[in-house]
Amino acid sequence: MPVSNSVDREPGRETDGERSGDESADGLPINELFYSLQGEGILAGVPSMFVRTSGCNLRCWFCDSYHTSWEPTHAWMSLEEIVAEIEASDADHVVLTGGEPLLHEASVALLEALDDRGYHTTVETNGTIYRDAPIDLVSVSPKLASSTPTPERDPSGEGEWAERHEADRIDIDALARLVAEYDFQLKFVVTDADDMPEILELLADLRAAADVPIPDEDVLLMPEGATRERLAETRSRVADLAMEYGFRYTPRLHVDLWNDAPET
Ligand SMILES: C[S@@+](CC[C@H](N)C(=O)[O-])C[C@H]1O[C@@H](n2cnc3c(N)ncnc32)[C@H](O)[C@@H]1O
Ligand SMILES: Nc1nc2[nH]cc(C(=O)O)c2c(=O)[nH]1
Ligand code: SF4
Ligand SMILES: [Mg+2]
Repeated sequence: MPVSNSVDREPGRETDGERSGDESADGLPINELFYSLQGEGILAGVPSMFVRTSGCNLRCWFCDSYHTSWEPTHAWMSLEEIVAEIEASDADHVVLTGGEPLLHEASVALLEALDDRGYHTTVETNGTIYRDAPIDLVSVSPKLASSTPTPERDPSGEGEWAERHEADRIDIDALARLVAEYDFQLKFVVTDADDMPEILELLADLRAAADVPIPDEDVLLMPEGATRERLAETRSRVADLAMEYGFRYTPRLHVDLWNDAPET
């Protein structure tokens, strides 16, 4: 079973998605901190500590971390406290996620502290923000048009976020820098075949903008679904699309194992 600490879930200072410069340099708003198996991507199955920061600059309608984006809740933890929790675990791998972890300037100092201690670091990011940090694998999940919280899909309002989400979800320069500077995987959330033309177009734009090759094997299709029930609807058609287009398929191992339980 995953273990967790006792981060309290009282709402704290809210992060509304503005890139932060004024936050405490040595602390982060932490939504959850837990030990689990990496559920997604090329390191799926690797025991890892997950550090989930709160606050996001996007609002995907399907976000499986609602309490970091739509309704952010967190406790502020110092970097020392975060590192101590990680060192108390057996993990060699740390996954920094969110919300959008690269919103926070202090994520860089945390990654430096982890690198100094020999941890392998993965950063899960929506790819709209570049930061210079010791990242062993940047796991970039660019957001497609199908993620936009239209009035019909908005989980908490009437589409108030749709315009901002649509304007901010793709930043080719940030994506190009991320893939040029770090070992990367591009992990697209796919619902159905309608997502594929946009993926191909984005890859063409990114290949033109980036200084490095982007092999198809570093492009992963991940089925949209925060629950076992929803994945049962999406996973086989996404697997078929991966075979048809020659991209890699990634499961959502943690959803298979623990459904939508927190801290997994
Ligand atoms: C909660 S996000 C946090 C990191 C960053 N904000 C991002 O979106 O990449 C972590 C991962 O979960 C994926 N994700 C979120 N909700 C999902 C859903 N309902 N189905 C499949 N993947 C989902 C994201 O695309 C991303 O790869
Ligand atoms: N087990 C597990 N693996 C994951 N890989 C990426 C995750 C994320 O939320 O970023 C995640 C997560 O939430 N749980
Ligand atoms: S970018 Fe990531 S954290 Fe933000 S709303 Fe989308 S899935 Fe959730
Ligand atoms: Mg997750």
